[in-house]
Amino acid sequence: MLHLQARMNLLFASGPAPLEVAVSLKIGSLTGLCGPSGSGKTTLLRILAGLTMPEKGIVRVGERTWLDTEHRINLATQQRKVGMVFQDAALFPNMSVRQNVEFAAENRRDPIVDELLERVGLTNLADRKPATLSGGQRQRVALIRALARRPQVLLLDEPFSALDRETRDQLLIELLRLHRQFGTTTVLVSHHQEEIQRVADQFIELKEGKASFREKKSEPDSASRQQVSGLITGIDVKANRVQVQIWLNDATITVNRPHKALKWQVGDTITLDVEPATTAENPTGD
Ligand SMILES: Nc1ncnc2c1ncn2[C@@H]1O[C@H](COP(=O)(O)OP(=O)(O)OP(=O)(O)O)[C@@H](O)[C@H]1O
Repeated sequence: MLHLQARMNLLFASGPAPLEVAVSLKIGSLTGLCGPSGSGKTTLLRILAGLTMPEKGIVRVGERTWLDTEHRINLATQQRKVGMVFQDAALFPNMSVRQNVEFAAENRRDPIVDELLERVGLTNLADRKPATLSGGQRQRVALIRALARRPQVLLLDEPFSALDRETRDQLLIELLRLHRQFGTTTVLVSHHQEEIQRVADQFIELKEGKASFREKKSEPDSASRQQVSGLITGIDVKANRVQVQIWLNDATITVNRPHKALKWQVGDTITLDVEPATTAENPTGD
């Protein structure tokens, strides 16, 4: 488990009040961190990363203690196995995409660099400078740069909020895949509640420094029809098939009979009614 306890006096818009949090997150889980602006979300990530020191606190990841104020333990950020991504990708502008990722890796020849570039489809852009990339491509670089350190904990502070809806959807799917492949314990701050609802296992909700924790609502009864959201990743007009990447479990399904949906395009988000023991039925675009 990742245990986090913190107490720190903050100056909220409404006046001074303590940030008080005590949560335990499963290793390998993805936690959505939500709450209104100024409720303490960034401060909490900074405490986990070792960038802000609480008055009292414990951060324990598995067997390792990163912070224990009572016992005067406080590992520096570089000693914590943590990767961070912010809203602004903050890439080194004078370095290429590859160099940005190499810089974070243990050494330039680390095979993880090529692997990560490949996984997010950036191999062809590896020699480009950040200024020549789109916003979504820059955030992909920031994400794989954070993973190049092989972090145990991945902290994401509204990493996709400046992007358009379609790009956000795609990047959330890529994030979910990378989070699972690398087995990171991930905390994702987002203002887009319905989006993190799709990918998070659990939620921390902050309001003026007070944290409440809730598990994801259980899935609808598997014996009944349920709605799933997905992203169209491929359309084969000749074969009459549409490939849809499903949010909930990162699966890809094939929808036959797409004749009702010729207006669909790759990148569209759709909602499907799915029944047990069938692949997909009654597609309804949204
Ligand atoms: N070191 C500090 N000492 C005292 N108050 C602080 C400190 N750092 C931040 N604050 C205050 O704590 C409150 C929470 O800030 P924080 O940036 O954590 O909120 P947030 O939820 O991330 O906000 P946003 O969604 O707007 O980014 C703010 O009112 C901020 O001014």
